[in-house]
Amino acid sequence: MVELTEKKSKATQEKRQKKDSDKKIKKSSKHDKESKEKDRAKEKQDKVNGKKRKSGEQSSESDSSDDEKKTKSEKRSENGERESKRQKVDEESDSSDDSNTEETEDIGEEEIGPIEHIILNEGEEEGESDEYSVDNYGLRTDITEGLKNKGIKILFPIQRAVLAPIMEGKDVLARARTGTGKTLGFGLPIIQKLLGSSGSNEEEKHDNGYNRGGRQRQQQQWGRPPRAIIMAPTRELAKQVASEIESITNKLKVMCIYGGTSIDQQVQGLRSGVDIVVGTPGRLLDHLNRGRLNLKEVEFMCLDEADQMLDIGFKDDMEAMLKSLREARTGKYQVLLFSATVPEWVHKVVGEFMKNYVKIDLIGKEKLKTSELIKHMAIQCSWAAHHDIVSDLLSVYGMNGRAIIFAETKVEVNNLVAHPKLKGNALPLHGDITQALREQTLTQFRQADIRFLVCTDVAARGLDIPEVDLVINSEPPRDAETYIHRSGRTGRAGRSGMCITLFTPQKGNWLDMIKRFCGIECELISPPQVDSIAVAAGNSAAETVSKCNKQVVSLFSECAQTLADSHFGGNVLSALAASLATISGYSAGLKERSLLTGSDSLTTLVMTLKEPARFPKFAKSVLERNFNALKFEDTNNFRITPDHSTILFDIRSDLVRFEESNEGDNDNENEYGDDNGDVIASGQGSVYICNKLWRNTPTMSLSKCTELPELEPEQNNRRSNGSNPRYGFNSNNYSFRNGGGGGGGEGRNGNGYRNGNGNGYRNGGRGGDRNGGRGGDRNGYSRSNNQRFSRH
Ligand SMILES: Nc1ncnc2c1ncn2[C@@H]1O[C@H](COP(=O)(O)OP(=O)(O)OP(=O)(O)O)[C@@H](O)[C@H]1O
Repeated sequence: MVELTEKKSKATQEKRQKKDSDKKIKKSSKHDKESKEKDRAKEKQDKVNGKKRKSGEQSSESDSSDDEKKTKSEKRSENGERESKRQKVDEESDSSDDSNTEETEDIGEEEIGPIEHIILNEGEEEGESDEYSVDNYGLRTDITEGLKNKGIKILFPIQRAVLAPIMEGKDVLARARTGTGKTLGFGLPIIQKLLGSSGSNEEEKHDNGYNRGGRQRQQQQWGRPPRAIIMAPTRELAKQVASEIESITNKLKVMCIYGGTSIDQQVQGLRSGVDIVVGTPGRLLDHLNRGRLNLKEVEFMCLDEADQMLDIGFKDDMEAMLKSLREARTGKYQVLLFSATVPEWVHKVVGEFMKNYVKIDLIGKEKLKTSELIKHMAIQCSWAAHHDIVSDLLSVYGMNGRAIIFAETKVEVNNLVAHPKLKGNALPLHGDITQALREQTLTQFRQADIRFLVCTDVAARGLDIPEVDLVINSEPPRDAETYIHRSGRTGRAGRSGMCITLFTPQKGNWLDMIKRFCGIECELISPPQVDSIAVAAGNSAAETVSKCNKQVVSLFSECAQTLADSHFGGNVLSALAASLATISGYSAGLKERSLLTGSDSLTTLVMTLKEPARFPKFAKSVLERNFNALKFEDTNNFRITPDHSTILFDIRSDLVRFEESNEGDNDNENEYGDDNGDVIASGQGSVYICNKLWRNTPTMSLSKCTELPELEPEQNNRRSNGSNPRYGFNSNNYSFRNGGGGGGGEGRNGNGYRNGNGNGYRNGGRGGDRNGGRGGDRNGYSRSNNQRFSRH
């Protein structure tokens, strides 16, 4: 029976391997056919590569001494180059595909992939389960049991792709989308190789030599040095990786080492002997420098979030670690680099860490760089309104699940958490928070004791909380890679998710850059409107009410009847609705909100024209002609659709009212809206501005805007606005001008209202003030990583 199972397992394994190699062959033959020219170019390139590889090998041999020779200024200039490259990321994105290929060939490594990507919807999962079953890859049975206990029945594509090369002893650079199981991608082969032996328990019984008995004896040894080092950029991630590995096996001692916790305990742990050390670079180096971390037995050096680990903030630590490893370790070791983002500069620096590595890229030239399971949305709003909009988004979209809100600075995180509607439901996570509190916060969030986590980029990478179904960026992140990681906190392991990014008009180009680089479709939506907020708030209040102890209900019945009789004309339903509104905190009513900027107390109207208008401000002139009582500053933010047939604008909510009748419909083509026209029924309802009825004509109609149509980019509007400085919005009355408030210039300059004069971008530097000295102008974002990490 056992024999049969073994045979079957071997046969399946062989079948799999054959299939995998067939795929490779197919791919390469397809590749060959597709482009003879490319082959010729490749031949040429190979010749060059031959030379390059030679020189690469030479330089690699003298790596450490070369590094020592490098002056600080040289390193800085390298870093500077990298930064300026990032600034040009949108240019790069257009050409990244081609240059990627060049890069691959330049380095001269063996390349696998991109292989097909499998989206795990239920049907597929069942269908694939036999083929990709964890039993089919020669993993030890205790490992496959561990996986099954976790509910993992099949291996994900990245896990299948990296298993063989790592088992064969190769160095690997792997890229796969967020939430696709990279941790077990490197975790499984490490565990398998450290435990030794493969196949069934039966095989293990007979394998009492090196693989089993030898290893196991060694595994128990007191004071044994680690055989695998896994490094991650944050403490939270290090802990998560350690526990993911521990969840698969209890035969290896896994130790997590990071700052902010007692060093003595860690020293004790290292002394007693470990197999796998997972940690953050700073504390690991500390132990290394004090001689407490022995690298002489290390077989695996793995960098999770490799691009961040090789970036300026950590690179020196990585180099120091690798140098120590080279010095301490006489035998062979493998370097494994994993991330969802591997920018081009990474390919240039990995040569220092490993050579002849296998690159496994599950994204490859595919346009979409984020997880496929995320729906991306964006909301344009004023800076002044963005806190309210975040809280309303959480009410409308985040009520049933968990959400992570990313802010750029710690101050901004604290401000958001203090928002009245988030209080009690949200906790902050950033670098100024003590480690103990950080861990407590994450535990509470994982257990759903709190539903919203507001954080800096300290939580952007790696964090795996599958139930998160909404990510909100309170403003667009500084680079596309950060967007990929932030959005990747949702849509994980086959679940779908949503990522909503708020942006002020002057950061629209950042968002465009992100969209281009990540290859995402990003739907522009309007801020949640009063009716949807009310529905969401009502549902949430109803859920609270539904939990009321039924025994107390009768005690309140009389009171409820009295309430209905005395204030709602005996209508119990109205009384109940009023109670829900009160519980939700909306008893005083809900403020109207601009669909264009999210600013309170503004209503967005839409003017539809038969003949296209030249400029959006055409609507303003029409209004001025028809409503003498309307002041210049009462309307604002004129935007036009690409076909110029529709103009949207904001008007003070207290000056406009809507009635259900169609009194305002007028079929007199020659009138814009005086009181002489005949009434026609259009079903649009009537609009009153400054208490005067607007009359629709067959050529022009006005109504309340309920959904944003596609709009011409604001720059065009700005240009047309700018043609007449008079149109600059200059009012003290509303949130536009006062929007930036204590924060500084952004509210005033940022919304584009004064930008008619071209001030918006020129004053970008002032916008920076609100960020607590983040950098003042856009150059503040040409990050030095030291700055970047300290902001966490
Ligand atoms: N084969 C599998 N089947 C089902 N679930 C899996 C499988 N492999 C991993 N998972 C689960 O998928 C989730 C995401 O895995 P993981 O955190 O390793 O993703 P990742 O690719 O490292 O993401 P990120 O790039 O964000 O760090 C985890 O909850 C993990 O337990």
